[in-house]
Amino acid sequence: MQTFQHYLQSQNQVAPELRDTVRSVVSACLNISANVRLGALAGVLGEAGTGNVQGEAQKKLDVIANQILIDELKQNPNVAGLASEEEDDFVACHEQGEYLVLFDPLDGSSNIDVNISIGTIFSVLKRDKTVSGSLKVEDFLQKGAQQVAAGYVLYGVQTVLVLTFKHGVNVFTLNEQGEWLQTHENPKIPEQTAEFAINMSNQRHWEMPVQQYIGELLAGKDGARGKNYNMRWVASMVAEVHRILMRGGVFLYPKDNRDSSKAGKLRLMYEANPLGLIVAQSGGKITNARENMLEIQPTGLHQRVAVVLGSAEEVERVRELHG
Ligand SMILES: O=P(O)(O)OC[C@H]1O[C@](O)(COP(=O)(O)O)[C@@H](O)[C@@H]1O
Ligand SMILES: [Mg+2]
Ligand SMILES: [Mg+2]
Repeated sequence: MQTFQHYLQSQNQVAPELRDTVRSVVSACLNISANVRLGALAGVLGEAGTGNVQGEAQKKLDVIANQILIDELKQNPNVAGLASEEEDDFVACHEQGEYLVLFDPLDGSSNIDVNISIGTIFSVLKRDKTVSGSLKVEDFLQKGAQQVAAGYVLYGVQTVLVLTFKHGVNVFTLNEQGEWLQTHENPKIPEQTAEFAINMSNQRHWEMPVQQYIGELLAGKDGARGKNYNMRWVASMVAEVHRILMRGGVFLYPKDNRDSSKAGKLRLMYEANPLGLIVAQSGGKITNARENMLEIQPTGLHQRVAVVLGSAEEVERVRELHG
């Protein structure tokens, strides 16, 4: 089996500086993984007692993972700047650096203390060198389609690294020696599925098209779709995406009418775009229910979006119902 190190070395079509940037992200994730594994033994569980820019309570591991990534990336001269779900503003790093790294240091925070899969999600953008001057937030506001690399590390039953340089998707599994070995090459999300993921407790808040869609699935064999569907909800988007990558499915976190100022719960730059690139590179689809997610022009670092992703046939049906 090929190691991640060998895989990176063999990617001649990818700029060495980009490969080195991704190497730093993965190295930080190995360190995060060591903390995740030890949990209570390392005293890393529980609340941090602080909140992030989006008003969410931070767990100790949210803060630790964020700091590990920042410390590692700041050492890499190829990194011009970074942005994190847990930081109010972007952090400028090296003036000569060519790459911008955006991340959700720990996705699935509500699962940290109960030993359910969580992950780190990352996105890499190329800095537009034609724009002179110091780093600005606008440098980060690029469409998902402009990402040059994206991926995640899932701290699950196995620890896996899933990565794309936009030439398909590769999956590496962490062994006992701390090495990543390639275990899947170009997994493909099946076009059809009979499995959906949505937080059903929000049903009363959904808009009509989502009510109708989930109604069709719940009607099973007797309804418009003519087949029975099963449901899963891990509450870690990264774990849901990995399940969908491995066996298909559809995931929704729709806009709802709890807070009309929010377009959704999930973050475009740290969650939807990087996971969207993985999904698109493996034959699946991702939308905010109306537009292709990867074609949305971002307007803010912490922008939220509705998310529908996974097996093409289901994502298309949701889009159709939204008119
Ligand atoms: O608690 P809910 O409403 O089911 O939301 C779960 C969703 O929130 C998230 O945990 C948000 O991510 P963070 O944990 O990074 O804030 C997603 O991973 C997940 O899909
Ligand atoms: Mg998250
Ligand atoms: Mg998070």
